[in-house]
Amino acid sequence: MAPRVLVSDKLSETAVQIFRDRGVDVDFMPDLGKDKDKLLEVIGDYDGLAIRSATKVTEKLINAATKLKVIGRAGIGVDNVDIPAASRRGIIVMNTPFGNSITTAEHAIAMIFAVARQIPEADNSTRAGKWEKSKFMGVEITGKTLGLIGCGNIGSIVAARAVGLKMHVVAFDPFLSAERAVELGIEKVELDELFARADFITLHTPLTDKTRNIINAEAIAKMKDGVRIINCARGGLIVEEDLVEGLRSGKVAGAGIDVFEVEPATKNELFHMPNVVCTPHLGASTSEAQENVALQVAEQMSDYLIKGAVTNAINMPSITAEEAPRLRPFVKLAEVLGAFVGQVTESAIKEVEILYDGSTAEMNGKALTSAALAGLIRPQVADVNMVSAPVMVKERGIVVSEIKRDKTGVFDGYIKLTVKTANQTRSVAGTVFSDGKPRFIQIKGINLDAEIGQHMVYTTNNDAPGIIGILGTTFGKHGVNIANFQLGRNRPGGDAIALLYVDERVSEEVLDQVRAFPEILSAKPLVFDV
Ligand SMILES: NC(=O)c1ccc[n+]([C@@H]2O[C@H](COP(=O)([O-])OP(=O)(O)OC[C@H]3O[C@@H](n4cnc5c(N)ncnc54)[C@H](O)[C@@H]3O)[C@@H](O)[C@H]2O)c1
Ligand SMILES: O=C(O)[C@H](O)COP(=O)(O)O
Repeated sequence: MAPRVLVSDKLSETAVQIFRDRGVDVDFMPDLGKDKDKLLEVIGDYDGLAIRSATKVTEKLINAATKLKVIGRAGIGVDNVDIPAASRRGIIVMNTPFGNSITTAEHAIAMIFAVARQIPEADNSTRAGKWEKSKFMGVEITGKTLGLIGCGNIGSIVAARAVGLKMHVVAFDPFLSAERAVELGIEKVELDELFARADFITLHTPLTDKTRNIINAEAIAKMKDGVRIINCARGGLIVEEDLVEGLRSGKVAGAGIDVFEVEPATKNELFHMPNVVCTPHLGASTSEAQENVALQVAEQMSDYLIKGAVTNAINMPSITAEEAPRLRPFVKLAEVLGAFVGQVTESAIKEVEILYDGSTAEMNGKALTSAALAGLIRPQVADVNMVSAPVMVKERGIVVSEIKRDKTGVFDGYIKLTVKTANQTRSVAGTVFSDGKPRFIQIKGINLDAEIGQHMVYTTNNDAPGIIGILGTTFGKHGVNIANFQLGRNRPGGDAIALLYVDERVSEEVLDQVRAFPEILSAKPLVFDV
């Protein structure tokens, strides 16, 4: 059956056509996002949800979305999505990080001009027949210093445009490298220096615990008299009442505000201040940007729902459409290795180490690790997947490490999973043969070559004669058909293991009969999703 996607915000209808062309059923209800109750009623029917900023994807909505696999944000900010809740439920959240960057940067530049020349107020006054030529004395921006707070995708486009307008640009961004600053022709500075030097300040950071209220009374006090402040990033970066106070005192000469603490902003003190230009979160609102983000989000969501490719996910490593088919058998292998250890381990896991040898070291390690972790904790948390597994493992305080190395053995590449609990260390290794099927190649350091089936039985035993007989006769007596039987030992007379691929799950009664033999140390039924 074709996957079903709901579009609950005002996306360009380009998205609808793309979903249909890709074989995805789509319901286009651009106003549904604002009707929380109705959305809650229908969300359970959908595999995908495509949104902008109006739909609030709360934990309650996510809990009702029993089939949901992907949330696609046609735009950048995902602060309207409860990402931890989505991750816990294994739902991928993806955005379109570049589709509206130019448009938003242009809005910030437009705001700089509008504030520098008081264009909206002058427009109003002229239309009112006042001809107040002397009232609207502006400032040039040429030669002025622009302070950028946040110099990522949008900030750097603003920087390039501002340099072209002959402004001097200084930027505060802890993640901006010195080389990138040189490349952009701007100066990297600390925040206080930016406050002290900038004639115009423009914000381009996400809203985080560190950036919330970054422009408050204390920050404004450090700024130049007559500073002009632009915010086309997120409401909450500026303490609005402190800005109002700064404007009232004349410390701040003007502001251009596209985003507000409370949106939709229908009442706000800033609306009553002179030389404040306000727009209703229009940063991304151009036909070009909306076409870009709609097209991109529909392609990304369809690629995921149809082919398993992951692009621009916030909570999952990317997997390109090209690598998805090659990676798939190794994802399965990683999951099966995790599932083996998860099923035989009974005490709390403390550490997980994943070794990627040879060709597997060149693959998408993040995706493989997520798959191994999903397999590992599935025996405890049934509906975990590659999205939720890393979150759950972290929540449980399990330390995960990855090692990558060149080919060392006879296999082109293999994956080895080692898990430590308080009492013991367990390891299992596997590879994928040219038939695309995963194989166990080592368990507890004992080499073997075992095909993996849905139902298996794993025994540990003393290396003694008669084990094949014990298992074969007991299972035969109860009509359990053995498809494949693998034995291994560390040395003659030492530790030995047996791995049997059987046609159906072996009951505990039958396994108890096996366990009753003194040579058998343990016998476990295993289930694999292969
Ligand atoms: N008004 C709109 O309609 C509109 C449109 C698009 C994007 N946005 C918003 O614009 C903002 C920037 O988007 P982007 O695409 O450039 O994001 P980005 O992730 O490319 O860049 C953000 C930059 O902020 C920096 N940063 C993070 N914490 C910081 C801190 N404490 N101090 C200084 N810098 C910090 C990061 O290092 C990064 O370089 C986001 O909040 C986004 O939601 C708004
Ligand atoms: O983060 C974004 O992409 C912008 O804030 C745009 O939001 P919108 O899609 O609701 O206009």
